[in-house]
Amino acid sequence: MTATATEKTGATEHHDHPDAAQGSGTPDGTGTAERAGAAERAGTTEKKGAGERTGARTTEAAGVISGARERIDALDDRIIGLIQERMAVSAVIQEARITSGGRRVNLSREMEVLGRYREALGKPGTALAMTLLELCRGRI
Ligand SMILES: C=C(O[C@@H]1C=C(C(=O)O)C=C[C@H]1O)C(=O)O
Repeated sequence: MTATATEKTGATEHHDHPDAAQGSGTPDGTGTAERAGAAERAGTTEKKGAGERTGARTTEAAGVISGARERIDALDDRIIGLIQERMAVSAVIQEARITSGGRRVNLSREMEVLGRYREALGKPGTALAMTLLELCRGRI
């Protein structure tokens, strides 16, 4: 007999509830979160299946998703590192300006930064740049 998508990923089929397709329903009616919570309280562990972890319905899709998620985690680590580096460089500029008698914030420069992000990423780019500026110089 060939394995079904359910057998391959641990997902349960033929349920209308979205969670049901990800292995949260059992014949005794105990949900995954409920069982995981009970396992947590009991100090025992309960491992999620690939289908539940990824939302995939086949092992092939689960493999693609897991691999791509590893790449995303690595990218996020680099992005966070770059943001921290940006904060440090921005602090050097702000300190130099404040020490020289100037102000921490330079709005015309911030407009330039916002414009660069908007140009590259569209409207959400502006929101992203606002968050970066807030991280780098605090709220104004
Ligand atoms: C870093 C500077 O100082 C502040 C911080 C900015 C930033 O983090 O990009 C931009 C403008 C200033 O409000 C700067 O003037 O270049």
